[in-house]
Amino acid sequence: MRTIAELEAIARERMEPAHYDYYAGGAGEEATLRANEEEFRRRVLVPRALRGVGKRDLTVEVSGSTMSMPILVCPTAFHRLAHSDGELATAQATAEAGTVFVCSMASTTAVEDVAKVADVFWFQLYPQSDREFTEAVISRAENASARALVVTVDSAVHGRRERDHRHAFHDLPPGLAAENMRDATGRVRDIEMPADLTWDDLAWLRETTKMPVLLKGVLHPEDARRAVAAGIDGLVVSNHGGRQLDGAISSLAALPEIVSVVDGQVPLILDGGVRSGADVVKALALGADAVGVGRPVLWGLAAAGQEGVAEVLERLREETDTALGLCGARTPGELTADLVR
Ligand SMILES: Cc1cc2nc3c(=O)[nH]c(=O)nc-3n(C[C@H](O)[C@H](O)[C@H](O)COP(=O)(O)O)c2cc1C
Ligand SMILES: CCCCC(=O)C(=O)O
Repeated sequence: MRTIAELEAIARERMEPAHYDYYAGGAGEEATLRANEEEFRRRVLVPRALRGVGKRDLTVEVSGSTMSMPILVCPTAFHRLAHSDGELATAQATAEAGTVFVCSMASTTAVEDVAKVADVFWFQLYPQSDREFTEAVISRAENASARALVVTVDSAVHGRRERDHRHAFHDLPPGLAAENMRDATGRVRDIEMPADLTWDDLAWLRETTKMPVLLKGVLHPEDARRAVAAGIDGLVVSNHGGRQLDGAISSLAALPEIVSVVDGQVPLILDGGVRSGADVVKALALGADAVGVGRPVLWGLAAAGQEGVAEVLERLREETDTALGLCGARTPGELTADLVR
């Protein structure tokens, strides 16, 4: 089984440089991109011994979806830039791993097609200024049996990504499109970054769907408090993989304060910089219910299609199982904050 770093090296060889850089890169000087991984290195585990960990059970349930391990696949755009099988390969490998695939609004495969191969999947939304269109997209996801709606709130404007400017990467190659952005006439709309969105719009969003609604991209504890008060069903503590506000706090550093204000009222997912089972265990010990992985899955996809995604997810599962056992825990729920310094 190859390491994530090995798969990334293969992906880099195989991909167009502009596409590799779109995946790998972040905003500005990429300080936040680096900080996400660095914060995991800065924190260390202080394991417990003699706990009789037996056979571990990694299963968790988050927002009504059962996952065979506390790791889900983050929404990431344009999988057909990585591999011709695109989101179908990612969704199928994720379903076979028994966990949740979050389908991006900017997916190059229609949500209805993802639904054919994904058992349990969620849908990520950038609310558009045209409410009717936004409602139509939500209905498509709901009718395709998405189990939750993940509303991304860290993207009022587009982060400035120097690598994309350098390559003048602004458009998908011919033949690829954001398939969830087709309107009734079949025309593909551009995705707007929702600059005018406010808390008032959330009440409306909440009413447009029966799916649980999670907010993705929350970093400030006051926003977490407000989201819970607004009846939001879950939060993703995330800085969008360092692609939006460069200089933002790393997601792991942001987690403890959010855990403290949320106080178990809604589930918390953390994404950004998770690259190993020890990272998963650190995030869970500090209070996340599950983590999301973005780029590692894209490297697996680009390197080896569905098989590559499966390899990444199985490696993370094995490593998480090992780290959990070595910390003296049998289940994710047994991990506590005192294990991390
Ligand atoms: C290439 C790429 C595309 C992304 N596209 C989306 C997207 O369409 N919607 C979204 O909410 N987040 C998007 N993200 C952010 C991820 O959901 C996630 O927050 C981030 O990748 C986690 O960090 P990691 O890559 O270090 O695991 C994207 C990230 C990458 C790397
Ligand atoms: C317009 C698609 C946005 C995809 C995205 O969120 C990202 O590249 O980080």
